[in-house]
Amino acid sequence: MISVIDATATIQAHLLRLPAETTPLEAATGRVLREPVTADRDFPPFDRVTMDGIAFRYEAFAGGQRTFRIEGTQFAGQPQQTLQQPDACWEVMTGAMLPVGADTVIRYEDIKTADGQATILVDELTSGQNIHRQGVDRRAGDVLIPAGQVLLPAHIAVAATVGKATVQTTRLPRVALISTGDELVGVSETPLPHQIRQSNTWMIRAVLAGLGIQASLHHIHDDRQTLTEELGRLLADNDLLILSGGVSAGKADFVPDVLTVLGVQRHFHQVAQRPGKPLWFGSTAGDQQVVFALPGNPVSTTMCVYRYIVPHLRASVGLPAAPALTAALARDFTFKPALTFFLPVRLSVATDGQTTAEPLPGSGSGDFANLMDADAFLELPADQSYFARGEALPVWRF
Ligand SMILES: Nc1nc2c(c(=O)[nH]1)N[C@H]1C(S)=C(S)[C@@H](COP(=O)(O)OP(=O)(O)OC[C@H]3O[C@@H](n4cnc5c(N)ncnc54)[C@H](O)[C@@H]3O)O[C@H]1N2
Ligand code: MOO
Ligand SMILES: [Mg+2]
Repeated sequence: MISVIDATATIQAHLLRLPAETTPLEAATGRVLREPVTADRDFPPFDRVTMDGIAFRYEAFAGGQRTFRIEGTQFAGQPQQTLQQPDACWEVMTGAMLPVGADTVIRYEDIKTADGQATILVDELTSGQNIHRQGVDRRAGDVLIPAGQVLLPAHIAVAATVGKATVQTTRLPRVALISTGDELVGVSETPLPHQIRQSNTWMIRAVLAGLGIQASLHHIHDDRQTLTEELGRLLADNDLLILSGGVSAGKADFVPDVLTVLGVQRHFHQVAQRPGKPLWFGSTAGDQQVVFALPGNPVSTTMCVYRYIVPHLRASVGLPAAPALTAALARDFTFKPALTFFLPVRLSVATDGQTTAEPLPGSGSGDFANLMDADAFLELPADQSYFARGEALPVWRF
């Protein structure tokens, strides 16, 4: 049996090997970029007018001129026009190119126009005002988005503006979620008295959906032969298998043996934690496939998913680790066994800004209804039994 800290390190040493793939821009939000995106042109690509009004030479204004003949109108989307006479002006629209020869823009609110002429009504203006100069934001050839960046909406806009209809991103893992157990029936079925509906794989699917990962759902009966065949098939088609159930000491708990027979190397079985002690973790040669076999009790499954699988997936796809958070216990708590204890809690933020955690112990690792009242769990270290009110402890949010 290994510690939670060693289990974490072992898991992080066996990340998934995910290649880059071509991703349409519309599917790239939240994905991790695997190529640098560079500027094909300056940002902005031309001296861009930022106010609807007129463009003229500042020098004319500085010399006392207030009324300018209008030579024409430069709209956005039109090729660049040229100021013909040094004492004239062009009407210009936001987003248009600044006409050649003009260097200053004044908005309509500060002029009046009549008989083909514009008269400036203000006494002060700044040379070059209301122009977004070519290249002030970024230069052609600059790396705009480095490889490794998680693509947020602002990055999507920049990729679009440089003409990247597709980008190279880390491929998302192919994940199979597998419940095992003869007592389990599907969500649409009516269980007999000795049966229950599968719920674990639904929970895991919901967690992975939050990471943008779609997983397939499977169920296998407690039969060594069937397990071997089905798991063999699923291993061939997936990067990650997440099993629930069948990993403890029972006479139908075949999962660890079957995985070993299938060539999945066990990295550990059993972690000094509650719940979730029978957790099993392994991978095939070169980590081509990684397998988590989670204890079937639903609270164990949930804690193991948040504590181990989500960080493993984030690191595998290149997402930054979630920030390490702590919360202060709202009241004293005792847990004696020499195991790390994952305690469901409800968080609240006090007026002083501190996060406090109200323990919701529930009735054990089968009580998944209790988790509906919780929004996180605290990690109580194995080498301590008594935890005082106010003590800050690591917290994992659901
Ligand atoms: N002699 C021992 N017995 C047990 C030990 C032990 O160390 N020695 N460990 C206990 C602990 S801790 C846990 S956790 C469970 C783990 O059991 P398994 O992983 O073998 O899971 P199962 O036996 O298949 O099922 C346990 C429990 O969970 C329910 N379950 C399973 N899958 C699902 C699912 N997809 N959705 C909803 N519920 C599920 C299942 O019906 C059982 O009630 O072992 C203890 N025993
Ligand atoms: O880990 Mo078991 O989950 O303690 O019931
Ligand atoms: Mg069992």
